[in-house]
Parts: sequence; structure tokens; C-alpha cells
Amino acid sequence: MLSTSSGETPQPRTGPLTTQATVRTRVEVPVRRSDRDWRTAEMVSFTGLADGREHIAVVFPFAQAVPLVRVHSECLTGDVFGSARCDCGPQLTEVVDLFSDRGGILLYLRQEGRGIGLYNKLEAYRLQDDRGLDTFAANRELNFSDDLRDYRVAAQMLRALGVTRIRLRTNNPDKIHQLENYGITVEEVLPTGVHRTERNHEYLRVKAEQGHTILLGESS
Ligand SMILES: Nc1nc2c(ncn2[C@@H]2O[C@H](COP(=O)(O)OP(=O)(O)OP(=O)(O)O)[C@@H](O)[C@H]2O)c(=O)[nH]1
Ligand SMILES: [Zn+2]
Repeated sequence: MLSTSSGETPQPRTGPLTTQATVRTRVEVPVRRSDRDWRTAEMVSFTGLADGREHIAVVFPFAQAVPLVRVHSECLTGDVFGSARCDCGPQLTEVVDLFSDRGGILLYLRQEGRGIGLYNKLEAYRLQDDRGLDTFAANRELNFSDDLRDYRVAAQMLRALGVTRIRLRTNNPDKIHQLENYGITVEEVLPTGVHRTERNHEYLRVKAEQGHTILLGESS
């Protein structure tokens, strides 16, 4: 039931971190902002992440003792191709713009499709289109739970960077609870922008119904 396309068995979502990750490589990369200007960020890779995937941290220089953090789940369709089915692309652009101004840590997690993988996400899209299922019902139809994401690796990455207190940019309560359970203190929660369009409105409505703190009256 809870296996991904790559056949992995998710670990429990709470409890102390059993393994510690360490920084593997830090390298500077010029990152493009929405105004097409460039800012240098540091891309950081890790050794010892719990799920063995290639998650990266994109660190924009920061001076605060408690940095701004965004935990972004990979969405190839939205992040790379600008798919209008979801709000992932605009959320990523927003955070690159913001953190390149103010500093912060962007954790880019390889959790495509809320953890079910790209191919399964495309199956879920097909079910949404053909049978009118919402994003969560389509997951269940494919025998997955609503959301398979485990943020243990995010906590490991933050600790490896020497960060245990954060200001988190999210509308997703599960990210807050899981990070706290994994020993990260979320001192402040800052909402992301609401990038509502005619095409992703239903997607956002269902997210709000599932507990995301999205004010659908707003638009980006
Ligand atoms: N299974 C599935 N995953 C989707 C679908 N649409 C987007 N996603 C994935 O959802 C993830 C983004 O999660 P969201 O629930 O939109 O937002 P969030 O990251 O939980 O919350 P915020 O921190 O507030 O942005 C990405 O990995 C997308 O690939 C869908 O229809 N089905
Ligand atoms: Zn998306």
C-alpha cells in the first residue's frame, strides 16, 4: 500500500533522528531570479540522508540567528515546465526572489508527487481528468495514502548545516509538525503567497479543505 514507484518503504514520521547526515559538498551556483538578475547561492549535498535520495539545500547567505527556511517538494511539471495545474512553479520563484534578497535556506526535496513519484503523479492526473477525482482521491485510487512525504531528511539536512531553529515558509501544517517531531524548532511560520489562477483553483481549494492554511480570497 505505502510503497513508491521505486519500491521504498517509508519510515515512521515521528521520533528522534536515528542517523546523522553530514555535508558532502558545497559549491557556488549563480541562480536566476524572476527579474532575470542572478544571485550567487551555495548548493549543498549531503551524506547519510535517511532515504538515500539526492536532496539538496540551496543556501542564500543569511545573517539571522534563526534563518528563513523553505521546504519545497520537487514538482518537475511545475518547477521546470511551469505547469499551471499546481502552484509549485510560482512558489519556487517566489522563494528564490525572497531568499536572494533576505537570505535563507531552500531545501529542495526529491519528493515528486507528494512522494508517489513522477510516473504515478501523471497517472493521478489522468484519473483527475478522466474521472473527475481530486488530487487526494486520485492518490487513493492508485492505492497510495494522501501524502507520503516524510520530512526526516529535511531535519537531517538542517542539522548538518548547523541549524535547529527556523522560521518556516509554508501553508502546510504537516511540515511544521513533522519538523518539530524531528527536533527542529519552528519559531515562526510565514505563509507562502497564494498563486491562484483559473486552472489551479480547484487544486488549491482541495488543499485548503485538507488543512493547508490557504486564503483563497487572495491571489498572487
Ligand atoms: N500525488 C499528487 N501530487 C501532486 C499533485 N499536484 C501536485 N503534486 C505534488 O505536490 C507537491 C507539492 O505539495 P503541495 O501539497 O502542493 O504543497 P506543500 O509543499 O505541501 O505545501 P506548502 O509548503 O504550503 O507549499 C509536489 O511534490 C507536487 O509534485 C497531484 O495532483 N497529485
Ligand atoms: Zn506542482
